[in-house]
Amino acid sequence: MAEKTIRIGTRDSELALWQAHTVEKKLNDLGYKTEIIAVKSQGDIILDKPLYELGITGIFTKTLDIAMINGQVDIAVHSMKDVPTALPIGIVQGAVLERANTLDILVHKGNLDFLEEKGTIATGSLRRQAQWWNKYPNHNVVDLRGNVNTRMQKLQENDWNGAVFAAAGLERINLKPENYINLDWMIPAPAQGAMLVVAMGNDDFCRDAVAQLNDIETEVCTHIERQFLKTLEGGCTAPIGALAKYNEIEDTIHFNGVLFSIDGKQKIEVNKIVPIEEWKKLGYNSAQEIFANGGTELMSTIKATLKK
Ligand SMILES: NCc1[nH]cc(CCC(=O)O)c1CC(=O)O
Repeated sequence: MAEKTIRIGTRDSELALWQAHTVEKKLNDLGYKTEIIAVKSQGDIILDKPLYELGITGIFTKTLDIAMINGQVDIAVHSMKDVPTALPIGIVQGAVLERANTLDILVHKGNLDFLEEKGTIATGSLRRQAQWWNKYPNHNVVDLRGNVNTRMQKLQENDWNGAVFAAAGLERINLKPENYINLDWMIPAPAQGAMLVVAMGNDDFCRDAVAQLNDIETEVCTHIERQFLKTLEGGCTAPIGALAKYNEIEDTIHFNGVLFSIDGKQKIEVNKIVPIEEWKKLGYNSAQEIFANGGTELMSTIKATLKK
């Protein structure tokens, strides 16, 4: 059926490789030949145009964007929540895979008494930090970066009560321990738990191939969440959470979106149920509601704080 080998670009973390292999297997099952190309760092990649002209942003996705534009890989697999809402020129959304667990979890050490007292938890995410402080105002939050393996390792080595992870990431690589709790009150990052396959807009062969992996329900829900993010953000990284869920019985979308101040004290939230026909503008309209309820001011405070 397919002569051409589809070169699948991925980062080289365990989670990224797991995700790339999942896409590879689905393509193989459809009869396509594939090859995985894992990229480590940006390297000495020569492009004849400056990055900003191509609209390339996003620390996690930049290297793969360049590899694809340079023709070294045909498609790339990403955790969708790491992908900037505006894709670089020439690159298109090829498929959104069926979503896994959307929740954040707290992996803890020892018992949970610290929740009622004064604990120290670790996260590198502004969104998680703000929501933690909103719920536990007198807790310490310390910075924690790196891929999930590194973060889990650092949690074991340090004297913290726990650290926040996306359940999906730990479940995919079998790293979810027994001592965790679901943070069902925490609103996840837009597109958390979803995988995105991107391709070149002019590559019909690969676009046709990956289109068969698309899950329409996940595509619609993540579109809503990312439209909400894009409308609010305008190029800065604010504590924003969003989750859209489709209700099959009612044929409705339940959308929950939130913007926090950095310190977590201020919270502006949208929570609504709309008929499915209204999905296309739901993210945008919800962001406008946030703006109207103090979000415009809060966003400019956040931008000013993050610039310092
Ligand atoms: N920011 C890193 C990142 N990007 C995607 C995942 C996990 C998979 C997902 O959320 O889809 C993670 C790890 C985490 O947030 O703990």
